[in-house]
Amino acid sequence: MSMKVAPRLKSRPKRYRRFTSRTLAIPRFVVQRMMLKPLVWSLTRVDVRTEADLRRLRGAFLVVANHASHLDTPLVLGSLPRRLSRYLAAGAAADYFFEVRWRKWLTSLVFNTFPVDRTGARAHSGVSKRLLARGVPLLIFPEGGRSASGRIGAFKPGAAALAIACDVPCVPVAICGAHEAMPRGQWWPVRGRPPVTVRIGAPIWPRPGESATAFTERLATEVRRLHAMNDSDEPADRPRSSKGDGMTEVRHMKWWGWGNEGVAFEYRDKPDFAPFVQQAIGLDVTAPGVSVPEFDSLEVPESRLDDEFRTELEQIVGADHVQVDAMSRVVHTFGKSIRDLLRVRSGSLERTPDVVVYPGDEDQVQRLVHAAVAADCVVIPFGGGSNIAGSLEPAPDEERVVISLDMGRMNRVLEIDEESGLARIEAGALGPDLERELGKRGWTMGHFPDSFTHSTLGGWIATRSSGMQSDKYGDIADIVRGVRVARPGGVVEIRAIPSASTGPSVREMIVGSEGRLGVITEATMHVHRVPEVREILGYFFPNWKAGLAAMREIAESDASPTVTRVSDAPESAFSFATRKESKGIEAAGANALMRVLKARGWDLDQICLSFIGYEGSASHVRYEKKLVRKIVRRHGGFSVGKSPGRLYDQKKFDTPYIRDFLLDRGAAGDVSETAAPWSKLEHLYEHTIASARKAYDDIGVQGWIMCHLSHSYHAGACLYFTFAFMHGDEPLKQYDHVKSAIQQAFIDAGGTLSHHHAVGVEHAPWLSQDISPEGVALMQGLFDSADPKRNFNPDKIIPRS
Ligand SMILES: Cc1cc2nc3c(=O)[nH]c(=O)nc-3n(C[C@H](O)[C@H](O)[C@H](O)COP(=O)(O)OP(=O)(O)OC[C@H]3O[C@@H](n4cnc5c(N)ncnc54)[C@H](O)[C@@H]3O)c2cc1C
Repeated sequence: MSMKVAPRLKSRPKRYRRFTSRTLAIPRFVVQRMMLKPLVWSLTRVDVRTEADLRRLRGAFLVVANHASHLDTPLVLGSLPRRLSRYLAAGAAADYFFEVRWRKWLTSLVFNTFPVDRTGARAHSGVSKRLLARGVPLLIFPEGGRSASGRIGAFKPGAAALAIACDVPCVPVAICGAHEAMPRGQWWPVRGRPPVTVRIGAPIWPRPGESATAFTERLATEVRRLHAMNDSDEPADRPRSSKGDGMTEVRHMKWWGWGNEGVAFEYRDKPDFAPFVQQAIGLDVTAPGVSVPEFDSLEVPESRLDDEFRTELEQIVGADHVQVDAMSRVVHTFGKSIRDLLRVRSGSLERTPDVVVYPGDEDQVQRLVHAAVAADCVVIPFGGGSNIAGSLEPAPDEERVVISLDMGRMNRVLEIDEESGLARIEAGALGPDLERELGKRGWTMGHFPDSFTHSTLGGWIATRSSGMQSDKYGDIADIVRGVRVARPGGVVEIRAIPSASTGPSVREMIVGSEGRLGVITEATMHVHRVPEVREILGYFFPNWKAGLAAMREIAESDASPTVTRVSDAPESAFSFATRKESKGIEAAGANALMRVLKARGWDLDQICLSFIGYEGSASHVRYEKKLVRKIVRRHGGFSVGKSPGRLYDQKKFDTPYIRDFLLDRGAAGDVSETAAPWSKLEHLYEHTIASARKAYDDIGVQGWIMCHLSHSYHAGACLYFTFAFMHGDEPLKQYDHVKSAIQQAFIDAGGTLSHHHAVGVEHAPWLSQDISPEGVALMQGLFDSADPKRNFNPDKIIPRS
C-alpha cells in the first residue's frame, strides 16, 4: 500500500505553512491532475518511462531535470506518482515569478512554487533548505533557466550542494521533446500532438564527503544518459546489455527477461491482483520470488571464432563492433518467448552465436554477408531480440561459425518524401527511435506493437508484425513499400511503388522471411501526418458474444477506428484486477456503475471490456464516435469514457514485464494468437478454451486462459489468447503440451498458426497444416535456391528434414 510523502506538520512557521497545507493540496490536485495534465497530455503525446522503483522513496528529496520549455513543470508533476508530487514544490525565478503579486499567487497555488534567486540577490537564501528540513520535496532545474536550443546545458552546483547539505536524494528526470513541442518564446504547443518523453531515473544519494561539483557532475551525467536513451542528438552514453561489457552503443534487454534493467511489474499498488492470481492459478504472489541466477554461474559454450576470421570481421566493421564476450553472445542467443526465458534462466545454452557484429551501414552489411558465405558461416540477423517464435536461436548441432548480425547501429530515418508520405528508414531502428525522428517533422508510421520499445523495423518486416493501430494503418506488410536486402549476389532493391504488376511479389517474399533470404538493411515505409486528435474510448459489453458481434459490425460500417479490441470476461476481470487502488469519487463512481448494471440485469461476471481508438480531425473523430456509439448500443454496450482507454494506452508497453514476475514465482504465462474469418471466430474461441482446459487437466495443473479480439479486417479478425499456470519440475514439457494444444485448436477450428508472431521454430510444426504440403514445398524451393548452403538463419520457418 502506498504512503504519502509526509511533510513534518509540527512547528510550521506561518511562512512555510502553505507548502504543506492539506487544504491547499486539494485545489492544487484539481488544477494539476484534472485540468493541467489532461490539457498537456492532449496537446502532446506524453510517454512516461520510469526506470526505477520509487516505492521506497520517503520524506524530502529533490527532483532534478533538464529544462527547455514551460511544459517541463506540468510534465514532471503529471508524470511522477501522485504520492511524490502531492507536495512537490517547484523552484521558480524570484525575479520573475515573485515580483508581481498575481503571478506569485497563481504559480504558488498551481505549482507550490518557492523562490529561487537568479540575480545574485540573496533575499530568499535558505528557503529551500528550510523546506527540505520540513519534508517538502523540491523540483529544481539545475541549468538555471530554459535552454534555447533544447540541448542540455551545464548544471549549476546549487541543487547538488543543497542535497549534500540536507542529506537528501535526488531523482534525475530527463524531459525529451518538450523543446520541440513548445520551445522558449512560445506559450502553446505546436500542432499535431508532438511526442514528449519523461524518463524518471533511480534516486541518487550524495556520497560521504562528495563535493558539490562532483555530485553535480554525477547528476548531469545521469540526466544526459536518460535523455540520450531517447535522443541520439545528445552525447550517447547509453546503457548496454545488462552487464555492460559490450563495446557498442547499442542497447539490449536484460539477458534473463523483458525490457530494461531495474524495471519490473509491481503488484502492491493493485489491491485486487494478489487475490485474483491466487484464485486463477493458485499462486501466492506475496511470497518472495526466486532470484535469477548470477550470470557468471552460466556455462556459456566457447566461441568457435578463429583469430583469422575475427580479423577479417574487424576490418569490415572495426574492432569495437566485433564482440565475443559471453554476455553479448547470450543476449543474442534467444528471443523472449517463454521457452527462451525458461532456457536462458536455467542456463540451458546448448549453442550460442560465436560472435556478434554490429555493421554501421549497408556497405558493411554487404561485405559481412560476402565474407560469411565465403567462409561458410551461418548469419543470423538480429533486430531487438523480442520475437516469441524461436526465430533467432542457432541449431544446437550447428558445427559452423555462427554470426549474430546485430542491426542496432543502423537506426536512422534517412529521408522523408513528404509529397508521397514515404520514409526511408534503416532496418535497425527501434520503435521509439524512429517514431521520435518522424514525430519531430510531424509524421508517424502508426505501427505500435506491444513490443514497440524493444523491437526494430527490420524485425517487424521479417516477422510480419502487426501493431495495435493496424485497423487504420495496416499490418507491417501493408506499411512497407520498398525494401533493400543484402544477399551474397548483391543488394535486392524493391523500389517504393504504390502498387505494381511485376509477377509474384518479391517484396512479399521478404516480408516474414525471418532472415532466411538475407539481411534487410532499410525499408521505405508509409508515413502519415500526426493526427490532430487521438482518443481511445473504453466500452462495456454485457458479454463476449455481444462484443464480438459489435466488432464485426464496426468493421463493416463506415467508421474506420484505429483500434478495435474487446476482451472476453476472464480478460476483463484480469484488467480490473490490475487497476490501481481507487478512492473517493472514482471508487464511488465505479461501485455505483456496477450497482446500476446489476439492477439492469447484467451478469457482472460476464462484462467484457473494450477499447476503440479514433484518430483524425476533430470533426472526423466526432463522426466516427457517433457511428460506433450506435453500433455499441445495438449490442447492449455503452461507453465508459476516456480514462480506461488513456490508462490502457499509457501502460500497454509495461504489461510484458508481468511474464518475468510470474516466472520468478514458478508460473509460466504466455500468449498465442491467430486470425480467422468472422464466421469461425466464435467456434474457434470455444474450441481453443476447451483444448487449453483439457491440456491443463492432462498435466494436472490449475490453469488460466483469457482472450481478446483485436486487429479487425473486412473478412475476420485476430483472436489473442493469454494463458498461465504454475509449472512443476518440467516447465518446458508442460508448457509445450499446453501451447501445442492451443496451436492445434487454431488450425482445427479454421484459424492460422499465427496472426503476427511469425513461424520461427516454435510454430513450424503447424505450417504444413496451415498452408498445405504443396505450399511448404513451394517455399522450400525458394529457400533452397536463394540459400543453397543454408547460410542464412537456417532451420527457421521450415525445419531441416
Ligand atoms: C511481450 C511481447 C509483446 C509482443 N507484442 C507484439 C505485437 O504486439 N505485435 C507483433 O507483431 N509482435 C509482437 N511481439 C513479437 C516481436 O516483438 C515481433 O516478432 C517483432 O517483430 C520482432 O522484432 P525484433 O526487432 O525484436 O526482431 P528479432 O527478434 O531480433 O528477430 C526476429 C526475426 O527477424 C529476423 N530479423 C531481424 N532483423 C532483420 C533484418 N534486418 N533483416 C532480416 N531479418 C531480420 C531475425 O533473424 C529473426 O528471425 C511481442 C513480443 C513480446 C515478447
